[in-house]
Order: sequence, then structure tokens, then C-alpha cells
Amino acid sequence: MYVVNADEMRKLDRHTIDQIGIPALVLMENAGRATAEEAAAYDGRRLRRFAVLAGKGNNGADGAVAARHLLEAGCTAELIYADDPAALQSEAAQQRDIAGKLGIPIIRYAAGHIMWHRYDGIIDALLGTGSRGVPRGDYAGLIREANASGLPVIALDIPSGLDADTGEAYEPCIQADVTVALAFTKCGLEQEPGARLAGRVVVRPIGIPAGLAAAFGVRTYRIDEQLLTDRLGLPQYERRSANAHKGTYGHALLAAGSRPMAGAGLLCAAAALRTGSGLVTWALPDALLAPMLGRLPEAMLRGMADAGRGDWSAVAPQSLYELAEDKAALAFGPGAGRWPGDAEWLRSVWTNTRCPLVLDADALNMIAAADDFAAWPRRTAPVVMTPHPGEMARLCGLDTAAVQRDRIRIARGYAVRHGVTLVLKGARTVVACPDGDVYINVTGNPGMATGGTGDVLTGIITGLLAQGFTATQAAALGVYLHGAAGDRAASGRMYTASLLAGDLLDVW
Ligand SMILES: NC(=O)C1=CN([C@@H]2O[C@H](COP(=O)(O)OP(=O)(O)OC[C@H]3O[C@@H](n4cnc5c(N)ncnc54)[C@H](O)[C@@H]3O)[C@@H](O)[C@H]2O)[C@H](O)CC1
Ligand SMILES: [K+]
Repeated sequence: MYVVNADEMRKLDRHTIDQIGIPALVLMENAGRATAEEAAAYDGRRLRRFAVLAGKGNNGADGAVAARHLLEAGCTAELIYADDPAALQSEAAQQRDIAGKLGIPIIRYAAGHIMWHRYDGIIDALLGTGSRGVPRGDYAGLIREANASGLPVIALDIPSGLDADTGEAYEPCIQADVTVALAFTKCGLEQEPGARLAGRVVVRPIGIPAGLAAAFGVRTYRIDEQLLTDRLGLPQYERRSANAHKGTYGHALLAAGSRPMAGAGLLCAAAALRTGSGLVTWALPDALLAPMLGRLPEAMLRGMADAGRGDWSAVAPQSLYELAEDKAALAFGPGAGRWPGDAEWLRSVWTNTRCPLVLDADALNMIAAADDFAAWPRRTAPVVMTPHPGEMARLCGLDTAAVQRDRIRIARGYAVRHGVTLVLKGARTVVACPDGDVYINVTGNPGMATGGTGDVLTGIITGLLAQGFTATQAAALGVYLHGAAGDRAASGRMYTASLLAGDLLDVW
């Protein structure tokens, strides 16, 4: 499913009108009718009396059309404008006049004068993809009163006050129960807090040919079963040949864990096995080998000479890249810890290994600390990096809040600049590819915000790479399966918060 930003939507809109010749009024009619249909059907058709909050742009014009179609559906509707209705222009003025001729009351908003008890529901047609920044003047007042009314809200295209590109919510922002996304879902509806403020998102066609998205270079996708199957090859994952043997599905190498954080390696290795990797070797500091023996009998353990330190600081990098020579994928970082000179250590592993490489946790902090990462040699085999927002902030020299305000753009920029597949974790994980494609994951739940779930994801992605999936497939499918496992594990628990990372391994 394509996901568009405001600029892409504007271009698709204009091309449809100017080049294909579908008049704006036709698109508007379809937009308004779709919104009215969703509103009239909401909650078992319980809502009958609507306040349609309208701005002066085309979002408001769509709202005036919706008001008309609500009448046709046996409802009542009143148009409440955040601007002087007499100042409206072009299509917005046209739609206002048509609504007026059909007896729909045209009301100018005045703070504290709206009698909200007269309505059952609200249509938010104040601001759409043309909105910029904090809602101004009466737009803000109307948004606050609508939110305070306690009435169900159906947002037209996007909740007013939401950034259509990033999902950032300005103050105030409409809290919608349903958002009728016109033609395509928007980036801002697929990232938090936008996803929460949008409520249930319904994408409704309005006449813009869906095939235009590809033609216009839209490169952002929402991961769903169809995309995984059509674009990323999910059937390949589910189907196994009858004469398969463990060599068929690759050998994954997980270099992870150190004395205080041995469990990270255990979770990684177990996840790689669960994902179907034929063989798994867990490389860990020698001092940890004995206590870890038998904890995961299905994995082969390989102690790395650590001078008794129980961490990676004395492990010769050559010993790791020699071990990686016959492996199908290597992951490094979970529970690895830091030590002086670790960035140089990692650079030599980066340079001297030939298989796909997954870097997570402290490996990412090492890269963030390296002042010459941009000069590291481009690897022929792919690299997948899996930062959480804090690690991403360190990689980009930003603060975490700045990363969270613009996740898609920041992840895409980093992936393209460094030629890596970048998995920016968090709610609605963003998978950004070196070619600029971005996939947004919608599985998962807040219970997964607990230690170790990142280690599980690293193991999943490494296990998929070991089976021969491409970096894009392994990352997109990996985050989807990881979140789905988290949802299934949470459904069996009394509280989402009680979820443990290990629970994700028992539901495959
Ligand atoms: N193909 C489609 O998606 C179609 C979309 N349509 C609708 O058009 C809007 C976008 O309309 P546009 O006129 O570009 O902008 P808006 O209506 O979103 O509002 C802009 C309007 O409001 C003023 N404004 C901007 N920011 C603020 C602010 N922070 N506070 C106050 N006022 C603000 C600005 O000056 C403009 O006047 C899209 O969402 C759809 O609903 C088409 O109608 C059908 C095809
Ligand atoms: K809106």
C-alpha cells in the first residue's frame, strides 16, 4: 500500500486534474461523498446530526460537499467555518453556495457560541494537506472546542493540526475516531502520534488513478500481507521443499553478549533459529562459554579468546572474520559493550567480512563514535543497521526528539547516504533502503518496549539473511514478523506491560 506525503499528493492531484482531465470538482465530489458515507455509517449509523467544521481551503470545500451528502443519507448537517464564509474563493466558495442553496446552515465560528449538544458527531474539514504549522486563530479555537465536546470526530483526509508528512501533532490537534484518507494514506497517519490521533484510517479512492503513484515515484509503502507477498516474496518464506536439509537454510553467526549482558546473545541466537536459519553459531567471549553451555542446545557455541575478561575488548578481530568466512550472515553488537578502540575494531570486521552484516546496539554506538564512518569502504554484501531512536540520534548527531519528529525523512536520508538498510525501531518501525524505498511496519505493541526485544529482532533479520533473503526482504519481513510475534505474545497476557522479549520466541 502506497504512503504519500503532502507534496506527492499535491502533484498527483494536479496531474489528475491538469493532464488527465478529471475536474477538481469531480475529485471534490468523490472526496465529500466518501467522507459522508463513512460518517453516516459510523458506529452502526448512530450519528445523525453533524457539525461540519470547515476551513477556507479545499479541505473545507470537501467538507461542504460532505454536508450535502449527509443530507442525502438522511442526516442533518451544519457548516461551521473557521474563516469568514464571505471571504471564501474558487471551489470553496462554489461549494459553500451550493450547500447554502440546499438549506444547509452556514455558520461563522465564534468562541463559546457553538451549541455542541445539538450534534451527534463532527466532520473535521478544517485543515488538510495544505496545512502548515500550528493551527492559527479560530482554527485552534474550533479544534479545542471539538476535542472538548466529547463528540465522535471523522477527520477528512487528516486530523487538523497534524503534520501530513511526519505525524507530528501541533497544539492543538484534532483527536479523530476515524480518518477518511483521500486516494492514499498519508505519511503522517502512519507515524506516531499521527497514527493514534487519526483513529481508524479508511483509504477511499476519489478518482486519482492508483497507478499514478508508481509513475510519480512514490517510494514509501505500508507493510501488509499483499505487499509482503507481491513485492517481498512472503510465499518463498513459507514454502519449504520436501528434501530440504539444514544446509539449505544457511548458517547464521551471531557475535553477541558480554559478561553483564550474555542474555542478549542468547535471545539473538534463539531468534535466528526460530526464523528458520538452518544452523546457528553464537560467538561469545570465552569466559561466558561455560555458563551458557546447554542454555540453547540447538545453537553451536564458539568461545572467542578474551584474555578472561568476559568481553570483546581482547578478542582479535581476525578471529571473528575468520569464523565468518563460511557463514551466510553475521550479526554483531547486542550486549557487546564498549571499549577503547572499539570503532577501529569494528571497522576491521566491517572491511574483512564478505557476508551480509547486521549491526545493532553497541555496534551502532561504535559507529556513532567513529569520526570517519563515511570513509569506511563500501561493502559488496549488504549491511543492515537497527537503531532505536536514541541510537539513531547519536548516529545523526541529533537529539532523540528531533529524530522522532521526522522519522521517515531521517531514516531514508541515512540509508541512501551510507548505502545501508536502516531499520529505525519504535512504534511504526521505518525500514529505509539504500535505493530510497521506505517500508513502514504496523505490527507490534507498546509491550515490546522492554529489554531484549531488539536482540530478538537482530536475530530474526540475521536468520532471514542467512536463508538468502535480500536485505530489504529480511528487514521488512523481519520487522513485520517481530511485531506480529509481539502482538500474539501480548494477546495471551493479562497486561501488555508484562511482555518479556523471550515471549516473542515461543509464539512462532
Ligand atoms: N487528491 C486529493 O487528495 C484531493 C484533496 N483535496 C482536498 O484538498 C486538501 C488540500 O487543500 P488545500 O487547499 O491545499 O489546503 P487545506 O484545505 O488543507 O488548508 C489550507 C488552507 O488553510 C490555511 N492554513 C494552512 N495552515 C494553516 C494553519 N496552521 N492555521 C490556519 N490556517 C492554515 C491556508 O492558508 C489555506 O488557505 C486535501 O487535504 C483534501 O481535503 C481535494 O479537494 C480533492 C482531491
Ligand atoms: K481535516
